[in-house]
Amino acid sequence: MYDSSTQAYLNKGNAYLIRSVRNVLLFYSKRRKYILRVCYCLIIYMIFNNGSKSKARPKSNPKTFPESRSRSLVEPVGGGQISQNAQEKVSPQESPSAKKYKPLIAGKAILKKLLYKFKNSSTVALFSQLNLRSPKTLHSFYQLALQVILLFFKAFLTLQIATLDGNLVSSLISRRFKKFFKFLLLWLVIGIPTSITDSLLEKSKKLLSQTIRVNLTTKMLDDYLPSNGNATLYQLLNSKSSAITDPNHRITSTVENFSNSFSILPSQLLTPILDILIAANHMAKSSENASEGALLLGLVANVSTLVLKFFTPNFSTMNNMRNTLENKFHEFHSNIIVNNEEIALAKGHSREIDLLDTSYFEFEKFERMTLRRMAVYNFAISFIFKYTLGAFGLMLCAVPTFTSVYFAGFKPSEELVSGLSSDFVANRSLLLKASDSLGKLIQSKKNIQNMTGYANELWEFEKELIDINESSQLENAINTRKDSHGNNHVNADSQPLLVGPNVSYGDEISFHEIPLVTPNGNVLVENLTFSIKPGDNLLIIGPNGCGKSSLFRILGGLWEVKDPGKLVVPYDKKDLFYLPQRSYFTYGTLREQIIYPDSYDDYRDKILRAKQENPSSPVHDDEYLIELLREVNLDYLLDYDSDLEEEDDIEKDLSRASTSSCVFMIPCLDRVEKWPDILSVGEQQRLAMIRLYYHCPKFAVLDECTSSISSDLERECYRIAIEDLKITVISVCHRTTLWEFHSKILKFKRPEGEGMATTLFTSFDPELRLQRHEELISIDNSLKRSDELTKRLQALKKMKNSRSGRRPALMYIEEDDD
Ligand SMILES: Nc1ncnc2c1ncn2[C@@H]1O[C@H](COP(=O)(O)OP(=O)(O)OP(=O)(O)O)[C@@H](O)[C@H]1O
Repeated sequence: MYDSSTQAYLNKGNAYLIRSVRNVLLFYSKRRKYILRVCYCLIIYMIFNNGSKSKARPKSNPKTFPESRSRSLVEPVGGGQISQNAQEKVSPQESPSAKKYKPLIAGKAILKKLLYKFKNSSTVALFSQLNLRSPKTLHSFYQLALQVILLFFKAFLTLQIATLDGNLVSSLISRRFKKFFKFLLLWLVIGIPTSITDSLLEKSKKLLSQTIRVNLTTKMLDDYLPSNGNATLYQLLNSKSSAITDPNHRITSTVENFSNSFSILPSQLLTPILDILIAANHMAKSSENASEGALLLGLVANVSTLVLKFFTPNFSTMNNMRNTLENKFHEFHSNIIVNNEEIALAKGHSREIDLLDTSYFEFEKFERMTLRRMAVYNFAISFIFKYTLGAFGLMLCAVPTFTSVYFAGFKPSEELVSGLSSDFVANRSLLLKASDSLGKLIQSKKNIQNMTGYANELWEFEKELIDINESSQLENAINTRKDSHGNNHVNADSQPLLVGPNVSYGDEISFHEIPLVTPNGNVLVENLTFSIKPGDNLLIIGPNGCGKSSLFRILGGLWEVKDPGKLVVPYDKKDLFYLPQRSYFTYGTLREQIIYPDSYDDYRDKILRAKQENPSSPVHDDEYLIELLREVNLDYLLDYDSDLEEEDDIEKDLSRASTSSCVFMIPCLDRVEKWPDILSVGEQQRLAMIRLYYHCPKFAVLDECTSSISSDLERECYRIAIEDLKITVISVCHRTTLWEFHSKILKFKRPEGEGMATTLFTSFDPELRLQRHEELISIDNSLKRSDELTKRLQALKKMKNSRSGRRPALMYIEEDDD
């Protein structure tokens, strides 16, 4: 058929093929154990990888995906080079040795890429923020290590129990009762460490979750409300670029979910892997070719996971969607709780219930859809892994039994039967466990996706906090070096009021060409210039929305001082106090409301220090607070029903307090209430004024903070602050009765309609201004009256002309009657 040269070529080819196959078989038989193990691992990896639809993504703001954002914090460790290497293609001119090692280089690149991805994952970035040497973090590592050890021990015990199961059945079949009871006793004994391991595992999971949660929460709270007084939270919520609208949810629920997901991860991954490897290994030992059978089972399982993919929902998207809907529902509820009085007075219940119903309906609809999808998914998981693969596994276990019986000529000895049944039972229980574990392994992917989603959310939040705090600290470092004269100004006892490249310190408040710009970029005032020294009380007036309060936002460090502006402020943050129209009160004692933001310990330390420094001078203690309450007619808030029944007792107590060298706390200031709920707006404003008196700063910003106090008391409040306590005030107030306290004025003027406002800063003579003001009002009234009179005159003239036939006198009488 072929010519001789073709025949020779074919023979040579066949020989080469046969030699190759023989070499491969030889190699396989020599390294069978290792090859099989590698194949098992590959199959487990493939099965695990097939179990999901897509990768987890961050919930919001795709630009904040940690892979790009975490670079500044987590060192890439030559990341740029690594990714370059990973994508590098081997050039066609490469050397033969390079060609030989091509798969090795490619594998190395993939490994490096995976390592890089791992290093830059949000979970690692999140953990890198924790102090690794702190006892709390070390405790987490110990818990993790303990869990891994326990998991290995549990796997060992599982194997022992399966073998024992087989032995029990075999001794039963061969009717060896002594052996049976011995195995039964062993079974009971082995139950003790197994139960202890199970309970320890559960405990270590919970402890791990708890320690991670405590670590993360502490770190986030420290960044959220930093002790240096930076307005991080305000900047976070008001920044245009920030995607964080739900910090409360992230600090509470997301941290908890992340901790729970992370703590169960070792057992979710390790248990099924160990179960599968143990089953395969045991089968390989019990029968010659069972290992290849187990490999075949793995391949079948791999195909099954591909089928399962069809039924698998996208867990990360589902999770993100659930969070969004849940947040929306929470937000509506919080809003109603905060504004409950306004809603009740406006009878807005039906409108609110509409909003709540809609958001809850959306959430409920989504939950129902999730339940449907999960039901299908759970059915697929259970049927494919537990039953289909279970049946396949049983078949595999049965093969050695049938073949052995066949080779024994269908007359197996009792010993053979008991041995076969022992192996069958052990293999069967291990295989059933392994096929169940395969399902769990697939499901663990869901947990990993959820965990990655939570980690992304948390890292996005943490990164935002770090960015804000870092920029503030940077400015802090620049600014504490110089004051307005260029001298160093660092005071260990006090914290700076403000920091920034355009801020310097002095004994005044001075704005120099500062533009007022909202975080949205709207320019309210192009340049604002004014300066006040102690004693120059400044009155600020202007139409609504022109930027009066925005000026205070700059002064409070909430908005930055834009170029080319220069701001001079007192260095110490205690030198400026801000009182808004509605002050902040919390649940707590009356004393705590007055001394806020000082804590009880700060208050006590201040008194002790003052008494030590100058024992004869009066101190700002409870006695002083009660006196202040009396000054603004709020002493009825004192709790006379506490330990001291009568007012006389309080007097006695006060005298004791003044002579005592120790800090004496008067119980009537210990009244605990929900103060914002029980105080009227006017009462709140009076209490806030007491807060100002207690802190007694050099400068105070009073932003319509007395608008609800009666006129007489309002004047008294101002008098105490300015005349008695010598506080320099910058006030926004609309009542002319307060003008007398001011010596400077800053007037905001805005052209008709929208547009930027201009400002005028001058000295202020309240008497002259009031005189002019009254004159202006009277002229205005006269002008209005004159307009009315002119109109009336015209009307009368008109009537006179139309009724010209009548007698004049009568006409006017008729007109009056009309
Ligand atoms: N956080 C913010 N983000 C964006 N714009 C803001 C912010 N705060 C205030 N604004 C805007 O800045 C403008 C000035 O507000 P501001 O509170 O300074 O007015 P105001 O002069 O104090 O008014 P009023 O007399 O009514 O208190 C307003 O148009 C307001 O909408």
